[in-house]
Amino acid sequence: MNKQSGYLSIESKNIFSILKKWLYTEQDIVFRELISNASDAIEKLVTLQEKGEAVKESSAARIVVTLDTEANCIIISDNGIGMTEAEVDQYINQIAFSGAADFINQHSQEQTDSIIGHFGVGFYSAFMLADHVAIETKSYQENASAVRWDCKSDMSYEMKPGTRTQHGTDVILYMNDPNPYMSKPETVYNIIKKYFMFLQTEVYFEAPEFDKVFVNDTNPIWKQPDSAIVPEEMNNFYKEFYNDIADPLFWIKFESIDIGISGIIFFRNTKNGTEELDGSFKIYNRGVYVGENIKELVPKFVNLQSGIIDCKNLPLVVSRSTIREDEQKDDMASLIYECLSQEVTIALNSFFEKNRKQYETFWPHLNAFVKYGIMQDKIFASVMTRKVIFEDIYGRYRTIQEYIDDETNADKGIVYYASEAIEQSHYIEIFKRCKLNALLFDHVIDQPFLRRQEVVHSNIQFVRIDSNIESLFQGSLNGDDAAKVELLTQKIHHGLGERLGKMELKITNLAEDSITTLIVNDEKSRRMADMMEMYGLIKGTDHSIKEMQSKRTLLVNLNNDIVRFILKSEDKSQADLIINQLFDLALMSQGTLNLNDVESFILRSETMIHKLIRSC
Ligand SMILES: Nc1ncnc2c1ncn2[C@@H]1O[C@H](COP(=O)(O)OP(=O)(O)OP(=O)(O)O)[C@@H](O)[C@H]1O
Repeated sequence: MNKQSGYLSIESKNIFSILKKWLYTEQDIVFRELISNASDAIEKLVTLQEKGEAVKESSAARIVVTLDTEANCIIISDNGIGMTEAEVDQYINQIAFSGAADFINQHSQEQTDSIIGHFGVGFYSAFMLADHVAIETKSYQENASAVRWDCKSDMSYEMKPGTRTQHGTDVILYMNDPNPYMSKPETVYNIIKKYFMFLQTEVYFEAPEFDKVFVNDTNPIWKQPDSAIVPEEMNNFYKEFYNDIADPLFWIKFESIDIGISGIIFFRNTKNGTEELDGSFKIYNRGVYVGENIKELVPKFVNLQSGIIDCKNLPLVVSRSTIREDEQKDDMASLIYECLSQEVTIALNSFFEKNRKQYETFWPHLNAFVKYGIMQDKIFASVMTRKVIFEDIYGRYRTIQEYIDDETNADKGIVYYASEAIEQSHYIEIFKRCKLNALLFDHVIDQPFLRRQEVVHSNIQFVRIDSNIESLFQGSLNGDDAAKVELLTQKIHHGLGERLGKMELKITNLAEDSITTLIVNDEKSRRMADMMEMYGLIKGTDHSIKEMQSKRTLLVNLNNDIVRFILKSEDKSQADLIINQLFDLALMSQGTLNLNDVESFILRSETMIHKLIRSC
């Protein structure tokens, strides 16, 4: 070949200085672009070999990245398709250059931050690192001659016979200035590993302290058929890849040939408090890393888990500017998005249907995820809303429907729930005594979730275990109770005086005689008061304001021995003492005894103990 030289273009003389400016924002691009080109070159050769248009070889396809500190250069070498002289001229002098120039012209007005990392700048990204770039290449074609191409940052290039004896390409980046990469091989190794960990072609890294290191996993475990997977190996892969100390609960492998996507979703064990933290979804394009947690691709709720997505039809670089919300309906990103929703929906649904026991075992880890998913995602909600389970007060799991169908449930239209197992333990205890059931809605997500459930189950009322419950105990009065009620009302008003406040007094015969008194909230006004507390309008410890906001009833059981004793007692001060004590206990069991009343409660309790001692 004749030596050929020239200048690339005058119009785009800024190209190198602009590329160099980006060096400081996104250095990894060079490796991503050049190794991707090397990988493409290998794939092209394999395709030709498969078609019988190129000779098959026994030697493995490979990419080698060498850090030559002595010569102060980085070499990216492949044994792929290579280029003829004409191809170098066409693909590098014309196409690659014009691609980069177009890119610069189009985007030089934009903020560099918003564009860098969003588009591939191709071969010419090499000039982000080097002032002098060379190509040594030899085409796979029979009798092709090796070519060497050199280009300096003044845009002058030269083409002459090259030195390669085997087909393939070396791209050589000569650094002028001391480059931080040259003194830190570890950094380069980590970049290559990050971007090409799952590339199908073998990638090696060679540097002074490294020897030759095999960088990637060409047959990753998550791509293997189910029958070949050893669970322990998968667990180890997960823990290492995501830096988690716990094994995943389970995983879903998925593949859609139509979309050209495959991947895996790991359901996380949340015992380390990771429940509300996003997981990590790494996105690859044919094994080349594209990005992480890209919100246009991964539904928000799915992103609470971790996973890997490999899509062969995805642009190498995905960004907000390439995926616009309004285009989502039919673009690649929305297909991937829906595919992930569907995979998770199908997996959890069949888990519920086919392995309920295991589903229940995992539920503490899935609880927030499933509820959040239902609130976020229509596909998921349409299937999973009826598969949400709640622990009941007996420690069993129930769906809302199962709870309603339950024989022991007195009122079919009401779901009773406890929002704080400890604070409402007295009510839970009473429910148990009465052989009634309630569900535990004690997770932070349960309150917003409950509001959604009320919309879905419009025929069902959700009532907290300490609210509107008197009907559950089937309270009723007989004809001869009227006098007793009147007397007791007088005694209670006398005993409590202003303490009763706005609280309504209701005296009745409850079927369960062990109950003395109970404070029952009005569900609606209680919710309002809770909401005010949530928005900081009421302080959590200030019960008096909360009491004023919520309508409450003091329920007194005429059927109870202590209450009957009060009724009969001639000793007014004794009756007052017992009434106040019972009232305090009722407030306490609801967690609303004011701090100012604690002292009198203690004194009263001590007086009662003294009386007891004296009577012994
Ligand atoms: N290692 C290589 N082996 C063979 N051909 C190569 C190699 N590197 C680049 N080329 C050729 O040069 C062309 C231009 O490369 P460049 O990286 O600029 O763009 P691209 O790879 O086509 O697109 P993009 O980088 O935007 O994905 C390639 O299409 C390819 O034909």
